Amino acid sequence: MLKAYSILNKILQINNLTKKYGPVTAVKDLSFTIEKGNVYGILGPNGSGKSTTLGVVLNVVNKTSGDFKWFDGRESTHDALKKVGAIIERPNFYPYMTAAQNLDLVCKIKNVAPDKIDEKLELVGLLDRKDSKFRTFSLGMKQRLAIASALLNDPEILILDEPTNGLDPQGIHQIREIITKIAQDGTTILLASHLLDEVEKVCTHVVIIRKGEKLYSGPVDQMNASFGFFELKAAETEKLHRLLDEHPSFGKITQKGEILVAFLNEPLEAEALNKYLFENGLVLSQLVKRKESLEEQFLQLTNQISA
Ligand SMILES: Nc1ncnc2c1ncn2[C@@H]1O[C@H](COP(=O)(O)OP(=O)(O)OP(=O)(O)O)[C@@H](O)[C@H]1O
Repeated sequence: MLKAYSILNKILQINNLTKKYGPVTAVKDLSFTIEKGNVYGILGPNGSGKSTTLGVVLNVVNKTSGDFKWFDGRESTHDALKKVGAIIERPNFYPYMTAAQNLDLVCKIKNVAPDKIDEKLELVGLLDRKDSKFRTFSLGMKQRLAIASALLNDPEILILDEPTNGLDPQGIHQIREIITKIAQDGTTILLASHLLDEVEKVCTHVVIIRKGEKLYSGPVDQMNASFGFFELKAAETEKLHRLLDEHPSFGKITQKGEILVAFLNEPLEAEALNKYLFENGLVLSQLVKRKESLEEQFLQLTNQISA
């Protein structure tokens, strides 16, 4: 029973996917799974292989090796993709047709009933502009219309490549709110972004890639699972170093001038550390407890495999 449930929950599985463009390896041995109901972010700097990964699973880019399976392989990729809504390019509609006319045309092309047009326009905040011509829309409105269009057939999953690229702060905010609303309605979402802040605000899960390789995948809130570090100074630096080495809560210890930076493996309060050092005959002249911001952790992660 449990197994059947977990199979039904698998929307996409990517296994050891590699894509090479001649000498360039855009995606390298990438594996991750997308489960129903979550919002996934593929996060990585420009050129890290995000668009290529989306292109492969949407059958517009040929993979070099590895494989991917939609809906646990219950149907062909061609059929499975009918249940996927995707926007991977700049939205393009007929400029002299209205929003509603453009969506009506999409319904005809996709062979879906046009009865959801108003509902989807409402969802993206464009119902009152349904009779305006596409050419009069701002970039943000065009992007919102593209989202409405991708949702016309109520897909199981919505895929977006850099959904807020080029938008002003208000446009960015609107798109993020819409994505959150769509997710709350139960649609699974996969988006590619180079913005940590975007992934943090919108996603429940993240796959961080750099140069096509996965560096981290898991819940966004666990990305921030670092226990922090202490910056410490004492007259007897060597003794301080030794006592920290002997304490079970510390991992890496580095020295910055006269200050020792000691990274925690587990939670430890400043008071407890101060007491431990004092009881061992060491008096601190400086004690600061800090935690890397998510941004610092992300930068550390993406710099980790340089060159
Ligand atoms: N059609 C192509 N031909 C040759 N190389 C390509 C092609 N498409 C992508 N690449 C290369 O593959 C690598 C990954 O590119 P990709 O566009 O997938 O990254 P990305 O993370 O989506 O970046 P961006 O956000 O800048 O689009 C880059 O080095 C890029 O130059």
